[in-house]
This record gives sequence, C-alpha cells and structure tokens, in this order.
Amino acid sequence: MCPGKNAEDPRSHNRVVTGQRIRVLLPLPLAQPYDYSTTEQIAPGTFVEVPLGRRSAIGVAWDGEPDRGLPAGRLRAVTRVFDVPAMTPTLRRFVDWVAAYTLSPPGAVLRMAMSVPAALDPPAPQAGWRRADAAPAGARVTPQRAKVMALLADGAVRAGGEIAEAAGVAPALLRGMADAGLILPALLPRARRFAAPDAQRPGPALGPEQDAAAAALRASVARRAFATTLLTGVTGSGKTEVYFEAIAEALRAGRQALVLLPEIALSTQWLDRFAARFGAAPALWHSELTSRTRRDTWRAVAEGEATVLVGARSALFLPFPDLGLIVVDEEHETAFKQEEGVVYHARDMAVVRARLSGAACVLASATPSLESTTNAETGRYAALHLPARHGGAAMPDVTLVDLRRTPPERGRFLSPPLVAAVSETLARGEQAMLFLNRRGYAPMTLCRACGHRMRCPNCTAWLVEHRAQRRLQCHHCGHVEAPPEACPNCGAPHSTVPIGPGVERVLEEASALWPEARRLVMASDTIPGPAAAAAAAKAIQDREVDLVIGTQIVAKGWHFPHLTLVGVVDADLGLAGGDLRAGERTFQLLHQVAGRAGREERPGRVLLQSFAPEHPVMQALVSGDIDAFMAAEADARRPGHWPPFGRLAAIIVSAEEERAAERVARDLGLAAPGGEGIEVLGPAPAPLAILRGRHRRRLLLKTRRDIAVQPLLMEWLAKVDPPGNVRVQVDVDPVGFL
Ligand SMILES: Nc1ncnc2c1ncn2[C@@H]1O[C@H](COP(=O)(O)OP(=O)(O)OP(=O)(O)O)[C@@H](O)[C@H]1O
Ligand SMILES: [Zn+2]
Repeated sequence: MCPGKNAEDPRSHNRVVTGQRIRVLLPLPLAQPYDYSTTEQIAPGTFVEVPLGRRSAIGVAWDGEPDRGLPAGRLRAVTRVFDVPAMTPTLRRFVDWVAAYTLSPPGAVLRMAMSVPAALDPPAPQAGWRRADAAPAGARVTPQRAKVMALLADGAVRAGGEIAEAAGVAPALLRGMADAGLILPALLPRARRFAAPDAQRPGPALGPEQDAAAAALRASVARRAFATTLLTGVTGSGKTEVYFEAIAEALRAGRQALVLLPEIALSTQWLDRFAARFGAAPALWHSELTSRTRRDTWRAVAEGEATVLVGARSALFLPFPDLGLIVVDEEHETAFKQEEGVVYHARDMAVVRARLSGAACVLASATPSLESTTNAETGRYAALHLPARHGGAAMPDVTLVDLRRTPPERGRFLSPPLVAAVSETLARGEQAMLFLNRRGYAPMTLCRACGHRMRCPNCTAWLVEHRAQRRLQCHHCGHVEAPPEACPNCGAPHSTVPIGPGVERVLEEASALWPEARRLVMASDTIPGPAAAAAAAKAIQDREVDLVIGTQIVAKGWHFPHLTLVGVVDADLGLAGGDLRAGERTFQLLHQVAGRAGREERPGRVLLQSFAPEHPVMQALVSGDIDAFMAAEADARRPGHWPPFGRLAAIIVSAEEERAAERVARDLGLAAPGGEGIEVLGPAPAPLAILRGRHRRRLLLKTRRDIAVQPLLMEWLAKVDPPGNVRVQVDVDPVGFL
C-alpha cells in the first residue's frame, strides 16, 4: 500500500507521526476528549502531555473511539508519557459518572482527580554515598576516613549530611574520599512516606451491640462487593470504634480504605484515636496541606503505599488503585456538599465510587439524613444500630426553657433557669457549654435615631459586628468596614446599637455572670485551623477550661469527659427561612450539640431556650425519639414529592446587571419543561438576591422520583442561550436554597 495523501510516513513528514490515535481528556472545562496521534501504544488511563493551542497540557488517555473522520495530518502528537500508575478504569468511570450526574464538563471533574500535576513526575531520587567495592591501592585511610568506611559497611547507602554527622567529620572529607576512590556516589533507597496502620493490633473490647455491628461490617468488607450500610447509634455509642473494625478488615484484605470527615481541621480527637487503634497515623487529605505533602500523598495513594486515607470531600477523587471501603462519618453534614465549581454531594458520590470499586460503603451518624434513613427503610442500604452509650453512660436529660415565661433580663440573652444551671454545674467543678450558632458580637447594627440598618454593599445581607476586631463584616462576601462614628443615613453621632446576640456577646454576658470561670470561645474565627482546634480540645480535656462558648464547631463529634451541661441560647435560630430541611437540620444540629453532655460517669443535662417550645423539633429533642421525628418529616415531604420522595434541581441565574439576570431567568421560565410529575417553581429572586455584587434569580425543577432530572435539564438549558455576562449554574440535589 502506498502512502496516501495523508502522508503518514514519518520520513516524508516531520511534524506528525502516527500509527495510533487516542482520545485525551484534559482537566479543563471541555465537553469531551480531544484526539491526538501517537507512535507508541498508549493505554487508556495513561497520563500524557499534549500540545494545546500554543501551550501544552497534561491530560489522561480516555476511553472511547477517536474520530476517524479527522485527517491524520490535522492531528497533533502526544509529546510525553508520564511514568506514574495509570488512572484506573474505576476512577475514569467515576469522573464520567459525576460529570453526567452534575451536568458538569468531564474535564472539570477530571481536574479534581488531577489536582496535583507535580505528583505525575517521579520524586527526584536523593543522592548519597556507598563504599567502593575495593579500596584503590595507595589510598590513605586516616582514622576519620575509617569511621566513614565503617558507617558504609555492608553496602549501605547513606546521605552525605547524615554520614558527616554520624562520623563527626566535615563534608569536605567525603569529597576527598570520593576523589581517592574510597567511596562512590549512589542513589538512596526511597524512604516510606507513610507508616502502615497495623490491622493486627487488637482494638478495644467491644460491647455486645458494637461487636455484632462490627462483625456485620467486617463481613461486608470481606465480600469484596459493593454494599452500603447505614450505621446509626446514639451520640457516644461508639460508632467510630465499630467502623475501625471495618477498616482493619479492608487492610487485612490488602485493600485501601477511605474515610471522609466533614471537617478535618476539627478532627484531632479522631486522629488520636485512630493512631491509638492502629499504631500509625492515616494519610490526610484536605485543603491546608503543603504542596509537597499533597504531591507525596497523591503518589502514595496511587502506588498503594497509603493504605488508609482520611480526607475532606475532595479525597473522593484520589487515585486509589484498590479501594475496599469508604466510610462517610457524620453523613448528615451539609459540609459534604460542594457548592462551587462542580456542585456535588460527597456522601452520594462516595456511594457511587464504592459501587464502581466493588467496595463496602459505611455511612455513620447519630442523626442520619432523611435520604439515608429512607434508603435503609426501603432496603437499598443495610442498617445497623447501636442503641446505648458506651460504658453505660446515660443519655442527657433535655429540657426546654420557655423564653415567653422566663425571659432573660432586658438586654441579656441567658434566662434565669439557664444561668442557674450553669452556676450549679460550675460549682460542682464540672464543665458547661453555651451554644449559639452565630459568629461575632451582634448579627445586626441599627441606628437608634432613624432605624437605618447597616447592610453589605455587595450582598442582600446585614453586616455582623465583630467587636473584638472593631469591625462590621459580611459573612457572605467577606466585606469589612469600621463601625461608623455617625449613622451613614441620618448623621446622628454614636447612634448605632447592636441587635441580637452572637457568641462574642454571650461571652460578654458570661464574663459578667461568672467572672471566675475560665472561658473559651470556639468559633471559626477563633479556631482558625487544626492546631488551634487541637489546643482547644486539649485544654477542655485537661480541665483548663470551665465554660465553652461556641458555634456549630462545638457540635462536631467531640468527646469531653467532664462536660455535663449544654445550654442552647437560641434553639429556634435554624427554623426561620423556607428551607425544606430547616426542621431536619435544626434537629440534627441541636441533637448533636446536646450529645456532647454527660458522655462519661456523670449525667448530662441540656437546656434549650426557645420561644416555640411546642414546635415538633423542640418536642423531638426533649423526647429523643428520632424515629418518630423522621417519620413525621417523611410524612410531610412524601405527598408533595419533596426529596427524598422526589427529585430536585436548582438553576441559579446571576449577573452584575439585574435586567440581564432577569431576562435569562424569564426565558428559562418560559422554556420550562412540563408534563406529569414535573414541576418548575420560579423564576424568583433568590433569598440572597444580591451576592458579591451579582443579582441572582432561582428556578427549581421538581420531579417524581422515577423521572431523571438530567435529561430534562439538558434539553431545557439548550433552549436558552445566555449572553456571556450571565452565569447559569445548575445544582442537582440542592441542599442550600439561598
Ligand atoms: N469498646 C470500647 N472500648 C473503650 N472505649 C470505647 C469503646 N467504644 C467507644 N469507646 C469510647 O467511647 C467514647 C464514645 O465513642 P465514639 O466517639 O465512637 O461514639 P460515637 O458514636 O461516634 O459518638 P458521636 O456520634 O457523639 O460522635 C469515645 O471516647 C470512645 O473512645
Ligand atoms: Zn457581602
């Protein structure tokens, strides 16, 4: 056959060489892979470098047939193949799956799986020295040189600095020895970057219910097949110890385990317990790692060296070659939802990744989501339950303080019953906690003279006073300004007053009431990272603190043995607003924070201050009857096909110019899909109608459960062509409705 017009003979054409065509997916917001040519066999999953425009880019050889119609002469060639384990078929399918489900470009999802391009290059080998096989005749061996030779006995290779230090010689001496032919340069063996957790170490003796649950999880892991188990149990029942046994089983099976935690920075107690159980720390994955650690971790996961990895939601996209178990702890947490970029729910995607990997998946929580509860009821998930606290500790006694009957003094926020309870607790030498899910001093600042409220210039939001830092701050966009000397509206001097409490204001009140008590505030601005969280937890554990005042940070899985009283300053706070899950959320948060009380010998008490003590959420918190509460929630959602009994997707249209957003939203409204079991709500201004200077409109698509929203959305969005200054964002299974 003669070379045709495509001139595929490399000798006649020095630019394009060929033989093979492959598809390469690039980590860019592109809808599909691009085709390239190559002279080598390149298997799908291989990391490759390719030209892209005038630059080059790193991507992954993807599955599927290249476009044969494209003339070979137009194809550009792969320029480099990386020496790193290929992306597994499982992870490639996962990228495709997440892209299709969230309606994101596959390349945008791939970017999450390639977040550390530097890890694709093998780590640079470190140079050291070894002894020459035979000392050259005439080479002088001084006592110092002899010491070095002794250190390098038996073919050892050691780093220069290390030799110099161990032998107590100057580095220059080594150079002299090398010149004399006594030692030779050599590559150091690569050190293990991650110690291996030891599955053979015995765990604690489990109680009978823990034991039964652990056995079921071990069996699930040992089957090496996909199954999801919802592990529930009252706060302090020892769920962590139970799923540790599942991790041990995965390790014994030679497979990897991934644990997702909602907030790694607040998980120091968890990490200590892991190290105590397995004799080594797990590998970690979160946004605050150094780039070096990210690189090492990514590669150690890909090479199978990191066997247990604990991470935030983005850890789902790490290159595990053989995942045997995924645990999602505190599965009800909204922190698992990523709201920027690719909008996905890590709990749900964890189940998908486990399915693709043939792995066991464990969802754990004392307050499971209605989604997971329903899946357990219908048999999609297996269910395990721990009914009692570990070690015989009792559940705390929860009572309501009716703020209409026993209100705090004017300008105060702690009612007489709560003040009395804190005083008693402190007098007994026990610890108390006051919970208010609001940062700062006051959520709103008002002018006493004209009623003007201080608001954010970029958002539909009040400015929150942070008195300690002497500033007003927007909690949505980060805008900061100094508190005004005079009202910006009427000019009245020193006329502004704070309205309502934040934790700083509760601290002020507590300082006046209990000046002797050692107080600690735990909020995201006072506990900025893992080190601060660890220090705070230690101070509480070591009884260096009497009174903890905190935001939702204090609700997260802490085990404080001496804490016996929890006071909730404003139990009604989360119920405002029209969020479909407001009740469920409030119940979960307050039940979790209540669950911090009385976890060891001494019994715990919880006081909830409320203006609506008859509200079902308050009543459920008092009775502790989660099942009844969730059943009522389910009954409320079922008839209207609200999740989990129907499907939801939100469309958020935003633009700097209000009319532009309005126009696109209206067009979307006109093009909305319809039919049986399909409903579109909106367009309507979002509750946060302006965010970071952008005007926002929302539409909500609600369908019956048996109708997939993705095809409807695709068809719908294709009918409207928004101008470049208007952003249209899709959120499948929204959890936030702002
Ligand atoms: N079998 C056991 N032996 C010894 N200690 C245990 C055992 N099980 C649990 N514990 C201890 O009991 C405490 C509570 O356990 P753990 O934190 O696992 O409960 P949990 O169910 O995860 O609680 P929460 O839902 O409130 O976070 C911890 O200090 C844990 O170390
Ligand atoms: Zn703002």
